[in-house]
Amino acid sequence: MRIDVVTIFPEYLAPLRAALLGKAIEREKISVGVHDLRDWTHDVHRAVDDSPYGGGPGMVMKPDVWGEALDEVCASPEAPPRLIVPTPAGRPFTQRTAVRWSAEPWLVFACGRYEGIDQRVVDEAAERMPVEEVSIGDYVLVGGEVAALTMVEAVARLLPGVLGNPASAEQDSFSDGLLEGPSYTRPEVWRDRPVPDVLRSGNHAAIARWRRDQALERTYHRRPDLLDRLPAQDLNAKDRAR
Ligand SMILES: Nc1cc(-c2ccc3ccn(Cc4ccc(CN5CCCCC5)cc4)c3c2)n[nH]1
Repeated sequence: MRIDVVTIFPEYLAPLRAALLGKAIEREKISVGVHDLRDWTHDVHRAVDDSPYGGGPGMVMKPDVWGEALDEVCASPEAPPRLIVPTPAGRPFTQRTAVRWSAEPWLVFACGRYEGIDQRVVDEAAERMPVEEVSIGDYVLVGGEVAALTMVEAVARLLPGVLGNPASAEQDSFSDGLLEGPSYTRPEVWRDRPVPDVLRSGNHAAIARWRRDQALERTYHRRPDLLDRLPAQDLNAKDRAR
């Protein structure tokens, strides 16, 4: 997979080169390009923003600079990339989105700052490539870079050879529609707190049942909305009786 990121703060994307992701890049499982939007300015001030038409707080990012940047970064004789634009006003980014994007050969992230990017950039790009405006949560960040880092990590960990043990990606929370329950490791007793007996019983059926119960209970208390979404048959008779 090829990933490009356009930003006025390239240094914000440095974490992509670290740890697991850094290894995957070294092993050429993923290629990552980070581009400074200001490289496509032509004025002495390297301006990337201007006042909003119609008034309102803050500044908006200029369409001409973004247009030239995306023309170059997204240029390809073959299929164009999928352009991803983080924004508070986007469709929610979920694990389903990550799974869908993990099948893409090429993603380009357009990271805005200020109050966002002139809408014509998205509208014009959509004429020649798939474009998605996405939100990573109902809170307002200062720019798109942290959102891009978040989404790149969620997608990259699903790619073969990137994650240490691929199995855990299948057992992700949300993959069965529930939050995952608690996890434990040695020591057996820590500050007078023992590991739940069932986990040391060797009874795999009982362990699986206990883990499902813990997941249901945690989901019920923390994310009841996820329970509404679960297909009824997934909540077996005992669960439904809870
Ligand atoms: N999930 C998520 C993604 C982002 C995100 C992504 C990309 C950019 C580019 C700039 N910003 C900052 C910004 C954008 C918009 C406003 C205006 N808006 C007015 C109404 C109320 C909400 C805010 C203020 C600041 C960004 C923020 N935040 N959260």
